[in-house]
Order: sequence, then C-alpha cells, then structure tokens
Amino acid sequence: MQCSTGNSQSCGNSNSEENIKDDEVRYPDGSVKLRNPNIELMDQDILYHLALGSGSHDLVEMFGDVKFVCMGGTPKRMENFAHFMMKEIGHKLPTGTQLMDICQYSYRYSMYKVGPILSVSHGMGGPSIGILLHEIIKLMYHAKCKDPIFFRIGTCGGIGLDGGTVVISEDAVDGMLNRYYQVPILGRIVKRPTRFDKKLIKELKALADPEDPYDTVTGTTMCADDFYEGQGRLDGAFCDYTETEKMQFLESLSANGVRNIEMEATVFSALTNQAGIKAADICVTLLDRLKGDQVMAPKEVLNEWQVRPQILVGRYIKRYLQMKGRISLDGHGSIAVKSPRRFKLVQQESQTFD
Ligand SMILES: O=P(O)(O)O[C@@H]1C[C@H](O)[C@@H](CO)O1
Ligand SMILES: O=c1cc[nH]c(=O)[nH]1
Repeated sequence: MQCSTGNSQSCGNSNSEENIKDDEVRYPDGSVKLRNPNIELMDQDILYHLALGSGSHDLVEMFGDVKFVCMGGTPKRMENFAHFMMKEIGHKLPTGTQLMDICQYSYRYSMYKVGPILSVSHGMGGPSIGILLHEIIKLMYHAKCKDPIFFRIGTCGGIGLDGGTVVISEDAVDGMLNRYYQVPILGRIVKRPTRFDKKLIKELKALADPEDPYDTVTGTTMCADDFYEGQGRLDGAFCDYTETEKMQFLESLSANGVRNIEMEATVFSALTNQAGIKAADICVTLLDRLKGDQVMAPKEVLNEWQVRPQILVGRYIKRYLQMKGRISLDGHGSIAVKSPRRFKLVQQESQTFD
C-alpha cells in the first residue's frame, strides 16, 4: 500500500482542490460563505436532521456567537462535554433554565450550546458525520458565525499505543491509505483531499501538560468504514483472513505512520477543509490493536479515558477565550492555568488566536 499525496492530480479529479481561496469561503467580516450558490436562492433551508431551519428559527440570534463546534459519536459524551465546558468557562444559564438538547426532536443528533461552544453528537461512521457536517456548515452560514473552529473528540484503536493515549490526527487516510475522502456524486467518484489545520495541531499538542498521567501524541489516523473487518479485527461475524495477515496489515499501517484507527477522520477533515474551516480530530485509544481486538477495559476506565480529549480541547477553548478577554484569567473549574508562561510560548511560537 502507498500513501497517495492527496493533491488534485493524484486524486484524479477536478473537485479536489489544493488551495481554497479565502474569498470563496469567507465574507470580509469572517462569516462563513457557502460554496453552493443554490442555498441563497432558496426561500428557506430546512436543516432536517437538526430539526432546525432558516425559515422556522432565528439562527443568527440562536447561534450567531458560536466559535467552537465540538463533535463526538455519542449523545451522552456531548452532553457531558457541554456540562464540563460550562464549568470550565464559568458559563451561567439564566435562572430556572437547564441545558437542553436543541435537536431533541430530530431524533438523530443531540446538540447543546454553552456560550460560544456547540457540542453535537455525530453517530458512527462517515455517512453519519457527513450529513451532520453539511447541516452544521450550513448552520454556520445561516447564523453568520465568524471563523468557527471544529473539533472531533472521539475514541479509536491505537497502533502500538497503550489504551488511554490521546492522539491528535496530523493526517487522515482511508482503508487503502489514500489521503482523500471518496464519494460517488452523480455517478462519478469525487475525491476530496483530507487536511487538518497544522497550526491548530501544533497548538493542541503544546497544550498537553507534561504532568498529564497519559501520553498525547500526533500521527496519521486511518479512517475505516467498519469497526470489524474494515479495521482488520478477527472477532467480527465474518473473517476471511488469518491472524498473520491481520498483523502484517497493522504493521504496514504502523510503518506508514498510522497511529490510530477510527471511523470519521477522512470525512471530517475533507468536508471542513472544503469549507475552509479549521479543524482537529482528537481521539483517545481504547486499546492497542497490536495486542488485541476486543475493548476489554472496564466501563469506569473507558469513561475516564473518554474525558481526555475533552480536557485538551477544553484547555484550548478556555485559553482562547482568556486571550480574547472573554473569560477571566484566573479561570474557573478544574483546568487551572498551570503554566501561563508555557501558554505564552505556545502563542509566540504559533502566533495563534487571531
Ligand atoms: O467518537 P466515537 O467514539 O463515536 O468514534 C469511534 C469511531 C466509531 O464511530 C465508533 C466505533 O466504536 O467509535
Ligand atoms: O478500535 C476502535 C476503537 C474505537 N473506535 C474504533 O473505530 N476502533
């Protein structure tokens, strides 16, 4: 297997774009521009799977202040993340109100809003996150959100990494190690390059605390279309390969820089890249796939591990808001500003938080 370069030639399709121009995806004030001329000609746009619409809801009023869109597979994780962020940024709900699932009547996805943070579940696999991304990107457009940043906070299988390790994706490849997301459109295969924001990756990595009782690493993420055979497991309902073949495959992934396997990275990186939206995928490993297939860690351990990507993203968001003067520097909740000097260095190094 070879990693393709992911440029328009190797993708072999005119829809793969190397450089997306700013004015194609942003209005001068930074608000999201859609690369679909049909939408602005429509009387209203029904965001069917979110149970929201541009005709039925005042989307600017409801979502205009959103800066961070955080997504992960399960409704419970995203509800917990919303509560966690509420404490972190000291967000107070109006008296007598509580956090509500904004999309409860979609019966598809769950969505919570905490100030400038949206916390949304995406279900399992490419098609599910793909539909969500279309509608969330359109939501950003209708709400006139400015330069939003997207995070996926997920789980994965590690390649040569212990359970509980946090992996920040540098690249996303499919099960053939192609650096593109391939989708049939009007009877043609369209290949969209997968690309994460390098600066964002660097900033996140720098926010890993040496005192964290787990490792935070970066590397290539393989995105599979299946949990079992698609990830070379021996324990699916079917298996037509040997353990030796499985191990050869996993070793070849490792040799190609793949550090984890999950099921959304290609779609997530390709569609955010297509929309000109900065994005990062941060997952915790639930096991080392070089040592087994079954997820055996006890529920309490898995629950603790799942929080680790949230802590990293929480640090990023909190520090962003602190730098923007939107929350106080002495901070709230459990993510203390342990090392302001280090944060300053991160900023100087990457000239971020613009
Ligand atoms: O974000 P989550 O934990 O849902 O992502 C991974 C990839 C699949 O959707 C799922 C498989 O168990 O977990
Ligand atoms: O092995 C794993 C664990 C979580 N999610 C995956 O897709 N694979």
